[in-house]
Amino acid sequence: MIDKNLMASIKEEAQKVVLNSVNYQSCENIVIKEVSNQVFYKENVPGISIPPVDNSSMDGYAIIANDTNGASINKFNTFPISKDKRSIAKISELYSKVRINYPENTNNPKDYHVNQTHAWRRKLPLEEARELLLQKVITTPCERLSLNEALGRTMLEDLSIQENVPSFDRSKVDGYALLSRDTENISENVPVSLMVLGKVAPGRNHYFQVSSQTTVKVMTGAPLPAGADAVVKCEDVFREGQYIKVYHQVMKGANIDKAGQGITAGETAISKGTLITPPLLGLLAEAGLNDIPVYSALKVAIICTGSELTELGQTLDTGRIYNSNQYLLSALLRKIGVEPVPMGIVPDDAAKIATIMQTALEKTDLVVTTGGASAGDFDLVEPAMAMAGIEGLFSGIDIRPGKSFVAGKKGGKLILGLSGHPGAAFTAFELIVKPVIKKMLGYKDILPRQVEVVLSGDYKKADARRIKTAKLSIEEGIAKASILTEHSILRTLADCNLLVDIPPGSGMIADGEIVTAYIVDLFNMN
Ligand SMILES: Nc1nc2c(c(=O)[nH]1)N[C@H]1C(S)=C(S)[C@@H](COP(=O)(O)OP(=O)(O)OC[C@H]3O[C@@H](n4cnc5c(N)ncnc54)[C@H](O)[C@@H]3O)O[C@H]1N2
Ligand code: MOO
Repeated sequence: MIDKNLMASIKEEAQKVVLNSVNYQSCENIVIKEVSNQVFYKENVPGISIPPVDNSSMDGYAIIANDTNGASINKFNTFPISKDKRSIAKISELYSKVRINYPENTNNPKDYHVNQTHAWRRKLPLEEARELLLQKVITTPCERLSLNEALGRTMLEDLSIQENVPSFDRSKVDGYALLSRDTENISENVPVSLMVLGKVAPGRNHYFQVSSQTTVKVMTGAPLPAGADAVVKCEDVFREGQYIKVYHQVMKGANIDKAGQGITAGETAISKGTLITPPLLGLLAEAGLNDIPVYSALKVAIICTGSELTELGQTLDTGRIYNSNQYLLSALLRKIGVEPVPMGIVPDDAAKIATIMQTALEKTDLVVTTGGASAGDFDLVEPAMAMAGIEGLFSGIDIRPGKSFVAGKKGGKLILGLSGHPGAAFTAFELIVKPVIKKMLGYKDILPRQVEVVLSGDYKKADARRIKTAKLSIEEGIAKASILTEHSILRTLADCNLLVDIPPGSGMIADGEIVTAYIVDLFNMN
């Protein structure tokens, strides 16, 4: 029997929802066998007017909640369903676990789901799915790039440098080069007097030999004169004509950059798989290198599937939405040094999706799709892959959001089908797509950076593994994660710098308990 309280809460949620837009004429019968408390949500994007329909967060059937009064596993209520399943499934839906009695001749575009002709693996644990894909990755070919072009690439091999950097001992300050032992046992009252032999500016090659009781004036960056083993700052001495007085002991090596201090000749300066960052480019230039061997750049195709999608700049018709995933994913790719190749919007049509997948496979190194990865009648990424001759690897992973994830492979290239839901697409991108790309780019560290943090506030576990967007903050030296409330997923993502991994279960995780999380490195680490 369905729990009475559950039923009551479903009804309450249902009353908040506008279901009037559903057309109940010309109907077949469906039978409710089971209901769950899946509810509607509305997504509001600031500054954009939303068409006057509620979005469904599930593939299913829009119904009037009151009609389920008294329904139970053993006592079914029958429901009319419009012949236009598309409008019903896509406009709004309340209960996810409805069983349908399709008449024999129903033209169901998702028949392949019923027949289950393929043997794809379903619902893999996130880690297993990721590992499976990482095993299939082929790293891209290499190239030599000038330092100006190498930012964001990764080193193809260990780079050892044959010269010391710097190649000579040099002064770190403006001052006087001396012999440190001349300054032993001196004090404020008993200074040592040293004769100034001359001065050396940076880049000049004057030859001076410093011996006991003598000194040479040196500027910051100047080569250390022979014999000297320390430099005293000019403001710490008293100059009298050709002599200086030193009042405090100067330790051997003081204020000197030793030859090889940056890079010692023969040392591996940068190891294979290191990301080339601005400071490393500086270091390579300091060592006199013009170009370096790096992994090639990657092109990643983005195919956004969904007949409800509209390009920016076009008018939004009722029930349609702008293709925000395209912009979200392009930016996420650019952020990790990948060239996004937008393939545009493709309607929910398996043949069209298959054709564009084939083009994308020819033009790029990796193909990412969004939408159509779930269980709905118009979720056609799996059949499109089959039509395009793509070998199916698995479909579905054990995290929410992000469970709708379809993976395939053709000709050594991967096709990763993400959910259309921006939050789910983001989560899957961070936890799976990014590591795959990092492996293709030759990165040493490819997995999301895992941390243990203290949870701020209580959190009720759910029956599925949840990946929650959160904000990391340091309070009195303790790393704390506050789970962000999802009133609009893209608004939430804008504040997110952490994904918290909540295992499935029934109890609570209490405020102050330790949770596992992954760092999200957007531009908002503060
Ligand atoms: N009966 C069930 N229905 C659904 C389930 C379920 O378990 N049973 N899971 C829900 C979950 S969770 C998710 S996530 C979605 C995944 O659906 P798909 O991957 O097939 O994606 P779509 O249905 O095409 O789109 C989902 C959602 O996202 C919007 N969307 C799609 N593309 C874009 C885009 N390019 N930019 C912005 N927004 C986009 C789309 O309009 C939908 O609202 O399935 C649930 N259903
Ligand atoms: O939000 Mo859904 O698959 O991505 O759980």
